[in-house]
Amino acid sequence: MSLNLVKTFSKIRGLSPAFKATGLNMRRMATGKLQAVFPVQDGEEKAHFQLKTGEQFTGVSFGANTACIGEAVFTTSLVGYPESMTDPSYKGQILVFTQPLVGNYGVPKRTRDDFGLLKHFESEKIQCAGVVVSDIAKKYSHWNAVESLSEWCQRSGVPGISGVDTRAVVHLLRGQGSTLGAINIGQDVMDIQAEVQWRDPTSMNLVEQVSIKTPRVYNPGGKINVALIDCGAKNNIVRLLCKRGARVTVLPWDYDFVAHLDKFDGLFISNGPGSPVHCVETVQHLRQAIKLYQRPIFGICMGNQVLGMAAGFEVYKLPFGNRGHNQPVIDTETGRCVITSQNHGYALSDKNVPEDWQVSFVNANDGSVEGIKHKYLPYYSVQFHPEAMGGPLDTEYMVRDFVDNVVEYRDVAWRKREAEMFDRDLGKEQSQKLQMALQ
Ligand SMILES: NC(=O)CC[C@H](N)C(=O)O
Repeated sequence: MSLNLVKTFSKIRGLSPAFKATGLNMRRMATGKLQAVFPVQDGEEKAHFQLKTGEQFTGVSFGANTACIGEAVFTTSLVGYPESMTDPSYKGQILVFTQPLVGNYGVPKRTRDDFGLLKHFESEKIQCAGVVVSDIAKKYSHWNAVESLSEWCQRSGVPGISGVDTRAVVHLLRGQGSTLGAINIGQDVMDIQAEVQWRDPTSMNLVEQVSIKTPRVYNPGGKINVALIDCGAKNNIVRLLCKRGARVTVLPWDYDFVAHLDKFDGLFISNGPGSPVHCVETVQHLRQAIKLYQRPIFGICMGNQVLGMAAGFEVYKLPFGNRGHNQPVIDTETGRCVITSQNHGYALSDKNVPEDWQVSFVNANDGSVEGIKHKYLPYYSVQFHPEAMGGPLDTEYMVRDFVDNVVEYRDVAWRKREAEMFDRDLGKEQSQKLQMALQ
């Protein structure tokens, strides 16, 4: 732990001025750990947010009357709670919003686009285990809103707590690293070590839980065939590929696409929840595809991690991850900085970069690897989200470039296949003469 982090952490333990300034009622528990209590009004239900490391925040319940356990993570994004909460990458996590007021534009209608995808949500339902905010908007205002954040959480069976000093939570998570958290409703102060049955969701294969069960085709009339390996794909990935003219076949995370590589002009590997080490089958299939395919492969976030592992990169867990809409990333070739949307807790290591591969993007804040690419073949991936909804559009060009790349390689592959057919039917010499004449 750096000296600064140690200092920050000890300030928290001693009730930092920032913490005191919140006006929250502070209590030190028998364990010596901090407890922050938000005054609960008549008609409101008390809720507790606890970290496995012992800190406890008491606030007001605004979601479902149910408990949850998950990895406590924070996002610094200012907008986009409907998109973030339905992003399958948040499965098994308790999402702490650092934006102080959340819910003020309500929750949108479940309208679908021309491809049958929900327009304003990244999947069919709320994926995060629970939500922690400082202040929940009691009233909302937006032309397209149909319910409040609170109603949405209640209806979806997802607990939420407001009145938490999220600045203090961030200090704790940054200081001591990511940790498990729990939300409990109604009960009085608990001895969490004794009462909460800590179960770490990252020890499970969460990708398996969110991935599609059988293949599904979007935009069947599309001009190129793209296979999307679904580790927990966000709707906007499918949408952007379809909009660019691709016929998208969404495949389960463990689908043996190697046996069907010829059917697809390009492969896309999606984002997804939890640790990439559980995606053994995806990595195995990609390892074979890298050897055989020679057509474009593009991965995003979890897709970057599994493609990297297949190529031989090492993967590790970041101290507290990068989640937000303003992460600066440097393109190592051009030196250009782009602002990106991110949501990840793991990263590829820049130690032992495999031969034939290079690091293509680096995070300007923490120096972590943000992208890799093959030196000669059209295989590449990024740790951030070029398809971000509710985030910056700086890197959306990458989806367009991927589709252009797929078209280019498909045409080359066709020419090669035609030449092979000529060779077979006419004999090599005749075929060469004919091809010269055709040029
Ligand atoms: N958004 C993602 O795909 C996240 C990937 C992985 N679950 C991580 O946290 O690093």
